[in-house]
Formats: sequence, C-alpha cells, structure tokens
Amino acid sequence: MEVLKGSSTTKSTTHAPPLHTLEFSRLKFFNRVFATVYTCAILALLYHHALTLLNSTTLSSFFITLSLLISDIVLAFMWVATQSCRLNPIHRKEFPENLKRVVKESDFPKLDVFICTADPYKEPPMGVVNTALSVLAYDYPTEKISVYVSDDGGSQLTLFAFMEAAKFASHWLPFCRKNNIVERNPEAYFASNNSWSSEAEKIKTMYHSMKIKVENVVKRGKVGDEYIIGEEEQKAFNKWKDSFTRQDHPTVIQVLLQNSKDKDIIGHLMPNLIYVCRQKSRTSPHHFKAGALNVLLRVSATMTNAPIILTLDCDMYSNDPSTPLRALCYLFNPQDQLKFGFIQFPQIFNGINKNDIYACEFKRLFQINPVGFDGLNGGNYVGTGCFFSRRAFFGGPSKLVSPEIPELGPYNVVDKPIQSQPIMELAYKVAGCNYENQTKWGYEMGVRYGSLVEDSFTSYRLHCEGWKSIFCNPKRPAFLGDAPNTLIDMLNQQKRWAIGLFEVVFSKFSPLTFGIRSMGLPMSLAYAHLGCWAIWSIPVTIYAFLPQLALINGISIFPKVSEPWFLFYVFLFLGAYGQDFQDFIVFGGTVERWWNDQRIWMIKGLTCYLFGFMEFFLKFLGISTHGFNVTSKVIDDEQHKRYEQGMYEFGVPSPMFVPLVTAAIINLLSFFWGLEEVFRGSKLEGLFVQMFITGFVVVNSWPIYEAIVLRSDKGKIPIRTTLISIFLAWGLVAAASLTLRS
Ligand SMILES: O=c1ccn([C@@H]2O[C@H](COP(=O)(O)OP(=O)(O)O[C@H]3O[C@H](CO)[C@@H](O)[C@H](O)[C@H]3O)[C@@H](O)[C@H]2O)c(=O)[nH]1
Ligand SMILES: [Mn+2]
Repeated sequence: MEVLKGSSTTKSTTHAPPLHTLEFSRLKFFNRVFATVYTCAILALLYHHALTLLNSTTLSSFFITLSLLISDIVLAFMWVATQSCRLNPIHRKEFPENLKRVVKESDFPKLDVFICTADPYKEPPMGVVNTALSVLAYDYPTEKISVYVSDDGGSQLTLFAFMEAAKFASHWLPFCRKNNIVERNPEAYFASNNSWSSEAEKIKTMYHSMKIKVENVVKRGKVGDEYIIGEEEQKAFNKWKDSFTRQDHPTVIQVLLQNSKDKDIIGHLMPNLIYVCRQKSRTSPHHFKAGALNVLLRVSATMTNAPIILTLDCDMYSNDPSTPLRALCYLFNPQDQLKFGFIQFPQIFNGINKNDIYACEFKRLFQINPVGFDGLNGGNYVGTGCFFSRRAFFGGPSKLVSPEIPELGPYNVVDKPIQSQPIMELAYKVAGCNYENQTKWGYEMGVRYGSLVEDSFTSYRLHCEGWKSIFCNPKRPAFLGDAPNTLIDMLNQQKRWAIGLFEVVFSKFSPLTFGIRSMGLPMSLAYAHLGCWAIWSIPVTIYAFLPQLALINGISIFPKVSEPWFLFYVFLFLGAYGQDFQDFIVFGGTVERWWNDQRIWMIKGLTCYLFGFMEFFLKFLGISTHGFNVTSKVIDDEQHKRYEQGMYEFGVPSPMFVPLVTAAIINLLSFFWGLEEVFRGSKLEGLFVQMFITGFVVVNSWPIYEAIVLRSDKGKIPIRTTLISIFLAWGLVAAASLTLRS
C-alpha cells in the first residue's frame, strides 16, 4: 500500500498521520493480459468479415456481411475504448479522523454548497428542503458553511418551503449534533428510526407539521396570505406578480439564514442559507443547469467566495455528516493547493427495487469505470456529490483565467456582511440573464456550455486543462439520490444523456481529436467511450433484426458450429459478457441485477440510444432542438407498487417502445420458426448462432411479452403500440423475404 504524497512528504509534516492511501487493483495484470488476447480475437473476426465481404456473390449477402462488419466495428471500438478503465484501477481510503491532528478546525476552509432544483411539481420542495437540511447539518464548523439553492423553477412554493426549513433548521441542527445522529436528512431519519426519546418525538411533530404546511401550499399552487408573517417575507413574495412566469421573471435572492446573526435554539451560530432564483427572459439562453450553476458560482463569489464548492442535485442528500472532512483529506494540502481540481463521490440511489429492473444503479458508470478513470487522471465529474476547488473553474492549474470583474475571482476575499447593500446589488447584477454576454462564462470559465450533459463536458474540459481529480468511494455512501422509477422516465433521461454525450464527441473539443492532444490516449478513450453511448444503437438494432430475418428465410449468416470461426464467436461473446459479469460481482452486484443490467443495455440500444442518435442528427442539421427534460422525482402509488413487484412500466404510448416491441415480436416469430424446423428434423448446424441469438433475445424479452398479452394493469403496453409494432414486424418480414432470397 502506498501512501500518497501531500500528506507525508514535506519535512514539517513527516510524522503526520496519513490522510489518504491508495491500493492498485489486483485485477490490473489479468485485465491487461486478457485485453491483449481479446484484441487478437477481434482482429481475427474483422479479418474474417473482410474476407467474406470480398467473396460475397450476391448483393444481399454483401449487405448482410457489411452490416455485420459495421456492427462488429462499433462493438470493437466500444470495447477497446473501455479498456482504458481497466488499465489501472485503483482503490482509495481516507482517514478523516486524522485530519484534526494535521490541521486546526479553525483553519478549515469555507465551504459553499450548491443545490439545484428546477420544477416544484417534478421535484417536490420537501425533497429539496431535506437535501438542504442534510448538508446544513454537516459536522463542519457551521459558520464556514453556506448553502445556496438555485431555483430554476422560479417558484414561490420552493421559496416558501425554504423559509419554513430555515426555522426548522434551528431545531434540527442542534438535535443532530447533540444526539450524534448520522442520518441528517429528516425524512430519512424519521422513516428509519423508531426508538424515540421525547425530544425526538417533539422534533418529529415539528417536522411533520412543516411538511403538511408545505405540501398544502404546493397543492394549492400559491402561498396564501395566512402563511406570510412579517414584512420581510411579504416583500419577497411580492416579486411574484402576474407577469412573473417560469421563463420570464426578475431575479429573487433571499438570505434565509445568516451566520453572523442567526442562532439555533441553543445559541450556536447557523450556517448561511441563500435562495437564488436567477433572472430569466425568453430572449436570452439560460443554458439549463450549467447556466444555473454559473449563476451560483458568481452569486456565491460576491457573498462568501469559499475556496471549496460542493455541487448537489436537489435529490442527492447527504448520508454521512463527515463527508466534507473526507473531501478535505485530499483538498487540504498546504504545500500544493492546486493538486486536485475536484473530488467526486459516486451517485448511489435509494429506493431501487430488489433486482433493479431498469438498471438505474448504473454500477458501471458510477462505480466501476470511475475507479479506472481514477487510475489515469482522476474520477470524472457526474453532476452531483462533487467537491470542487473553486479555482478549477477559472482555467487550468497553471493558467488562471480572470473573470471580467475582480470580485468574482477565486482568490477575492469578501469583507462585507452578505446582506449589506453593495453585496446584494452585485449579487443581483451577476444573476441577471444578460450578464454573461461577451464574457468567458461557460466557455473558458465555470461550468461549460454546449452539451446537455454539462457535468460530463465540464469534467472532460477540466481534465483537458490539466486538472487531476479523485474518485472517493467510502463504505457508507456519502450521498443518496433518486433514480427514475418508470421505464419511460429512465429512457427519457438516457436519451438526454446520449444526446448530450454525443454533443461532446461532435464538438470541436472531441475526445478523439482535441482530447488525445490534451491528455493522451487512455484518458481520452475513456471519455470517448462515455461519449459514444448512442452508437451502441447500431449493433444492437442490427443484431436484433438481421439474424432473425435471415433465420426465417433459412439463410445462414454466421459460421457453422463445426467451423473454427465459430469458436471465435463463442470466445468473443463469453469474454465480453464474462468480464462484464465479473466486474459487476466484484463491485458487490448480484446475478439478478447483472442480468437486468445486460437486458437494459439491449433495450436502450433499440430505444433511447436509437432515438438519441436520430435526434442528435436532426439538431445537427438544424431541423430540431432539444432541451433538458427534468426527471420526475414524484412517486405514483400504483406505479410504485408495480415497480416493487418488479413489473415493467410501459403505460404511455411512446414512439420509443415501437422498435422494442417490434424486435420482440420478430424474435419470437423467428425462434418458433427455428424450433419448428428442428422438430421437422432439419439440420440447423449453419443456423445455430442465429438460433442462439434469437433465443437469447426471446428470453430477455419476457417482460415485453408479458406486458403485451398477460397483463391488464395500467402499466401494460398500450394496444396502439402493439398494433403498430405487429404491422411493422409484418412489413419487415415481408420485405426480408423479398430481398434476402434474391
Ligand atoms: O434547467 C434546469 C434543468 C435541470 N436542473 C437541475 O439539474 C439536476 C439534474 O436534473 P435531473 O432531471 O435529476 O437529471 P438526471 O438525469 O437525473 O441528472 C444527471 O444528469 C444531469 C445531466 O444531464 C446532471 O446534471 C446531473 O447531475 C446528473 O445526476 C436537478 O437538480 C435539476 O433541478 C436545473 O437546475 N436547471
Ligand atoms: Mn436526477
């Protein structure tokens, strides 16, 4: 085990206890050997396709081979790119308990926390409030914490919820500290604990009355006069005039708690809590979450300008109050302040059903691959649960990019109270919707514009600028969030990601060109792999239809079982699946969850990746535009019951379901055709691979067949979708028998 630099190298701290260590994965050697062997097999297969292509005698066999060749090139590229994540996986450990022996608490840096919300109906204000409370209650000097809430929904309901939360916080924070509570999200705490003291009982009642009040206000859609006490509150709500709409409204900044004057019930100072609703106008682009975060970067610079920033989505609450100390183990580094740009914690989700039917745990994306990134230039930023050094938003480690006014610079010291007039004036100014015109915000500074996945794009750009980062994965999850819990929500989210990631690949900063020049091959391949998700739709779609349509027509398109090439197919299939399985299990997954994960990969190939691919090119050609469709965090009772039972939720007639259902039908048809031939005694030696693929898809499609015929609940596949798919399947079979046999 190697102790990293920074905690023990310089003389003055030679005997200081380590703050962090790292260990290389034992799989590293195996991964490298396996990658070499597998690469040879891929090359051999591509050679085989090229030979077949050259020797094809008919037009249809030429096109079949060409399709297989293209599919396999895409699969091979994705496989090669993902090897970067297997080159040097590392595991880290932190020792936050040693921190106070190395640095005095009074020397801890200030911490600004950013929480984004965008829609009070898709993201219920009580959820946002719980997230905020969980970080306000961090085990960190209170006067150093400032929580900024960005409300892109521009909703007085959210502001109201936060006014209530500020009052409740003065009870909740001392209660957590006194009783050493680990679960500092009140909703989660009250839901999981049942041994109550009278004090806890009192707090619980208080929490519930706040919740009922907020939920009533949300239901009514308006803050009634009876809820508004005091002039200050009235003044804030007066901003919501009739002309105030979500897309068009002035800035509202409300300081709800101020550490220089607000005290909790036992007389301790409270952290700062600031509500920020940036100005919006239909005529200026707001750049969705990236724009919101840049406003927070500026507003916070004017008020507190902490050197460390934590970004959170409204649904990602803190699950461990010691997390800032853990991040500090890397960020606190007096010898070399600029060592790391950011420290990313994994996104881990609450409320996923037992076998994770929609694979929303994203084990590979959020847990397995970051360990690989971390062994290269560092874990990638995934939008939430990430501690940044503020400096990282202002140019590379050796090239400071200065903002247009010095007050926003990372080293500016704020020396006035946050509610003083000059500070508030400046804060309003920098939150204006035209403020960024003719500045470097979003291009050279702050969170970067140009992709729907601002997180991945910013992460990538920071790495290109030369920042190093850390993937920090403690045993107790540092944050817990909500994952989509219906199929369509998941697919829409994934479509947005696929499009956003593609935007990065096709930008002038593409990992395949700019990336390779800036950070070398392994790291840029790792980003290219992430960026190219949507191209998986090509092989998945081809493998979902072509072998099956050929099978129905008795045409063999793969090697016979007796041919040596057959063994290559077996090895390539088992090798890829086997290694994926191994990773999944090593990272604590179950067999059932892995099975669902691989199924969802195929489903995505036919739905969100396919549609994302097409929508991206429509936009590329200037035909359409796309926006940030916020994922709903609301749970519908009936749907939730079905989700808990592991049933797929179709329900809505989405065009994305059509290729999926069509593929399921065609696979079933061709599988039965194959079975019938077997019973008739035909020799299917040449069709074995096709039978296998078809059978594999049929087994994977079970939830779809069930949702077509066996279910009568609201989550089944709408009749319209089924009819369109049957019609399409029929058309495809007819077209195939006309063309393939020619
Ligand atoms: O115009 C917008 C749209 C969204 N958000 C916020 O962005 C966050 C993420 O939105 P969500 O709908 O939950 O998207 P997810 O797909 O679940 O989020 C993932 O993907 C996003 C990029 O697409 C990243 O920003 C997130 O951090 C990452 O968790 C939420 O807090 C929203 O309130 C805004 O602030 N303004
Ligand atoms: Mn989310």
